[in-house]
Amino acid sequence: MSAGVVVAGAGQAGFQLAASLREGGFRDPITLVGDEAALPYQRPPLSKAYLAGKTDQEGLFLRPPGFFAEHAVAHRPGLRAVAIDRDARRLQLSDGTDLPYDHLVLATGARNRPLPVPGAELAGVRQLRGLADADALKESLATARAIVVVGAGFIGLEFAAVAAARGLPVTVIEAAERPMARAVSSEMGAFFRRAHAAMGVRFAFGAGVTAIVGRDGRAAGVALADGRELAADLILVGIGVLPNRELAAEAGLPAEDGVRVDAFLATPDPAISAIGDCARFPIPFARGLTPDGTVRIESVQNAIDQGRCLAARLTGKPASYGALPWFWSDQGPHKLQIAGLSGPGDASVVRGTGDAFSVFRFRDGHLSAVESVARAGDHMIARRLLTAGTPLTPDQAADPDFDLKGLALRRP
Ligand SMILES: Cc1cc2nc3c(=O)[nH]c(=O)nc-3n(C[C@H](O)[C@H](O)[C@H](O)COP(=O)(O)OP(=O)(O)OC[C@H]3O[C@@H](n4cnc5c(N)ncnc54)[C@H](O)[C@@H]3O)c2cc1C
Repeated sequence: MSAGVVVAGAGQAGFQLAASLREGGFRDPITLVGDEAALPYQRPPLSKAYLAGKTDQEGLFLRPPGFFAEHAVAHRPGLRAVAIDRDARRLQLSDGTDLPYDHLVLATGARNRPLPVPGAELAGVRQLRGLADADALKESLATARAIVVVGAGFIGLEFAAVAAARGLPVTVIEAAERPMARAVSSEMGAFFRRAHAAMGVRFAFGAGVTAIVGRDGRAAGVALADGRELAADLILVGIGVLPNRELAAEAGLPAEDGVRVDAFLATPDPAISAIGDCARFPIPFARGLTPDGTVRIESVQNAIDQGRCLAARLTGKPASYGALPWFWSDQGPHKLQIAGLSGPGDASVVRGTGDAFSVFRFRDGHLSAVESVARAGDHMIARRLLTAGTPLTPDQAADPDFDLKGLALRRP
């Protein structure tokens, strides 16, 4: 009997691959090995509706429990893949057993970057990646009196909005001079800075954390490089993630800052592929953004589209991966939507005003990305324009009378 497909990591990407394989008529065994206890679930609500108590655990699951037996997908929760024997095509597991595979998919995601300062291990210091983290954070929120968030990225800001909505004092500390500095334009960063201030969130920009101050074995505050000390009994650290690349690296596969795959999501070993947050891959939208045109993308869209793309290859319909990256973040009453991939050097053109506007980003004169708040129409138009590669000039984007929708709907 065929050993089928074994997937290390039962998250968004691994699950999507399994579901799409069955949809595509794949008949061999599929085994999803995941080191978490729960059924495969979606992470975005962990820093939004789930944290705010607006949805329960069941609302997070990607499919109900019956799905797995019905579709002959063997989900093995609570098990870690620990090593790959590439010659024997076997995946070694944390319970001492191993699984044979015809094709192995690495979908191991990413983990939080630790805060490298004294006191980071104290009770009251938390991070957010999985369901267990979210449950612990919820519990801490219930009794917290003063909160410090380290890092003004998406997760830190989403959490800050939820905490501020409960009337808790929240200060966000950020090493850069503005929020989401790596991900969005200075115009969009400025809007969210004002929006959070209106929610009651305070900021310390250009600030470095030197230690978590403890009292009676618990976090009591945060010491900053400029000598200030901020009192806090709950500290959320959100300073980015590291790809879970060790399985691949230890098996001799290239995996510096992500498991290296080609345009078909294949590693140099034809029996091993990688998808989702853990994978570093080439994509046309990254041209001019990184020296070698490869990126690692942490988003639901990327995890789903890569799962689908790989499933198509494994069912005999190979195609290179080229889906347009898009993303969203909910911060208090504001939804940020991003289509495309921008870099810090990209030029900005603003369309719209006040609380409803889009920032069109241009790299080397070409549209690279569009960031929108309360302009869902712009976001959908941007997806069409970027996917089709339709030329748009900065002057056209800046002209409020220019018919963007007409341009997006025009046939090539
Ligand atoms: C709090 C939060 C909010 C987010 N909000 C948004 C959002 O608003 N919009 C958006 O687009 N994206 C958002 N994301 C990002 C999105 O959830 C991820 O990009 C997506 O989950 C990536 O899917 P993945 O399958 O690659 O990784 P994951 O979903 O992380 O799954 C990987 C799984 O593999 C497991 N694993 C790791 N190593 C092993 C091993 N050796 N053996 C077995 N199992 C292993 C991990 O524990 C995990 O369960 C958010 C993420 C978080 C954490």
